Amino acid sequence: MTDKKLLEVKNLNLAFNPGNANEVKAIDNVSFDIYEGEVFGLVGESGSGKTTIGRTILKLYEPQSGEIHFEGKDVLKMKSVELRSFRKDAQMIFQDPQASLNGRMKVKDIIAEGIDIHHLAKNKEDRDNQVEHLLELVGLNKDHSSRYPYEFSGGQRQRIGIARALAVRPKFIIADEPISALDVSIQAQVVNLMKQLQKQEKLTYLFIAHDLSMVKYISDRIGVMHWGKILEIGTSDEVYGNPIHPYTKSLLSAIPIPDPQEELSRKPIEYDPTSETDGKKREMHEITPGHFVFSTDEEAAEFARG
Ligand SMILES: Nc1ncnc2c1ncn2[C@@H]1O[C@H](COP(=O)(O)OP(=O)(O)OP(=O)(O)O)[C@@H](O)[C@H]1O
Repeated sequence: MTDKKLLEVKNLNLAFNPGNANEVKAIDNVSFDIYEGEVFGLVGESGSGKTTIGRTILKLYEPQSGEIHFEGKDVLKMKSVELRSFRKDAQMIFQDPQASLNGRMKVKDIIAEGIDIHHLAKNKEDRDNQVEHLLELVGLNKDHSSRYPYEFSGGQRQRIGIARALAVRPKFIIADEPISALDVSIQAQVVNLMKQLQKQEKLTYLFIAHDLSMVKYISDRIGVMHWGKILEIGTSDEVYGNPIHPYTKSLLSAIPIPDPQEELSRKPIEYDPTSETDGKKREMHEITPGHFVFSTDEEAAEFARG
């Protein structure tokens, strides 16, 4: 991880159906940065706004306000050439490899889609070689290239999805719950592969998850989301070892402990969301170096006292 910011998100706001009775504030004044070479984990329960943030960063949704900068460039103002280059540099890996791979295409054509769009192969032979290399990179066999997605297991399909994302040599990958549709037994394999590729290919990740144990393992820093807001940001060790916001504490207390004896004495902490609805002015306060919590001035002083 370097000290160069690859992605900067500032005061981002996005509501679905704005002004209507069914308005949903999916992103509520969210700010965070991701450093080059970093894995930033975004956690929170279903509906907290994680996917919407990912899709907004990739310019698939238009926010009502806020800024997104990638390598210093304003993503929301990008057009034609710049946007094309951004769409190559920033890739997405989806939750459900079954749904995100076109079942009627051969694996080699799925993986090479981006290579074709961005004209990254000199000729057919070069294209085939690149696909073979990518298959090897994700732990699949080059003989797999002429097969169809249905011939693979869930874990293998996700490896194909990873190869497809890597094919255009991106700098940044948004992985949206990449393992939650997989069998528990193979989740760790896919996370290990992603971690290994991140280091080897010098990638930066936004890793979206609700599985807190995996996100801890892969992330350098973590943002905790609830109701469209980021409530806590810190290093993975800090957020897990020293959670400050009551929501984070509650979320962590819900993780089952593998040791049956300890699991018996685990006490889930119930979260009281009043602090999110009392109308008091809150912002991110740095409680200890690099550890930020969404709080009022008074709450921040209280948190700092410990
Ligand atoms: N296209 C849409 N139109 C209207 N509301 C939407 C749309 N997409 C998401 N929402 C709403 O926005 C909120 C945030 O959803 P989002 O999918 O970003 O959450 P999430 O944290 O990624 O959840 P999950 O883990 O279930 O994917 C939810 O209340 C959701 O119902």
